[in-house]
Amino acid sequence: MTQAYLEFHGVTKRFGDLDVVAQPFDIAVARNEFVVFLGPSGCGKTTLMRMIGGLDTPSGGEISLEGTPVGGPDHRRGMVFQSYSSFPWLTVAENVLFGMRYRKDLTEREKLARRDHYLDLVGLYEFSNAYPNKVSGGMRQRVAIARTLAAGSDVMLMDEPFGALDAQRREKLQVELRAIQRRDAKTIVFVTHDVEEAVFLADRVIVFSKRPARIMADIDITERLGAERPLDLRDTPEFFQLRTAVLRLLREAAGDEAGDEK
Ligand SMILES: Nc1ncnc2c1ncn2[C@@H]1O[C@H](COP(=O)(O)OP(=O)(O)OP(=O)(O)O)[C@@H](O)[C@H]1O
Repeated sequence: MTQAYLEFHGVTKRFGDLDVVAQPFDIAVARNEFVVFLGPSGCGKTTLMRMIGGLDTPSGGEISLEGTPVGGPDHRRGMVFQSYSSFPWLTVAENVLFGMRYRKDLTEREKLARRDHYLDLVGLYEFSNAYPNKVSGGMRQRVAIARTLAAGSDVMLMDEPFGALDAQRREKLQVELRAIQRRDAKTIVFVTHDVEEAVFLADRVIVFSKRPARIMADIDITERLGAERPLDLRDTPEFFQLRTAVLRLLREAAGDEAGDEK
């Protein structure tokens, strides 16, 4: 067993008298692991992500990174959230460049090359000089993705980052994200409602019940599918079987309210 890198120790969360988690959470994420959180709408996934990112605090217990409790947001943790807003006073290209301000290991020239590479990857290169509030919501989301990937933080927290993308772009970014995670040894925690996306990307899928959340299942995907994820993996019987099994678990997790999963 690899040593834990990102850890939840007995974490609980309440908003007033609303319990987000049913029992204290203990979750250990290894360095370089790609973990996907799946669960019914409103079960608390975004709240868990915000707590990892230091944007919210647990009511009890502790979240730690490399043995140090998580404080406020810091550049070791890059974040893409559903409601992510870019800096409106910076152009699309400047937003991506801004994400690399802590990368002292890169020259200016390397930063510019990374900026252009990731803008191209998300299909925004030609909008480099546009201001974020002049482009669509889906495009703003892509600015956030490009910025986070270019920044290359050790830990990436991604809350439905591909939700507003068309199917083709989404597929391309899934393949790229998995490749980046493998090549650059990133630790990624990712939330999605899309079971196929979860199984394709994850080393491990954690399925939560509806709120108050319990951990319903913790599935080792890499053990079953291997670590390499070429696009045609989706056409294999192994992938199909696993996807079906996870979908069933998610339906179970949602109980009677199984209306929102895909
Ligand atoms: N700041 C807050 N104050 C009070 N209640 C909150 C707050 N933030 C979240 N909640 C509640 O906590 C619960 C969990 O919300 P959260 O957004 O974490 O769920 P989620 O699993 O991410 O949902 P979705 O899949 O729809 O994005 C919900 O019932 C929500 O209304």
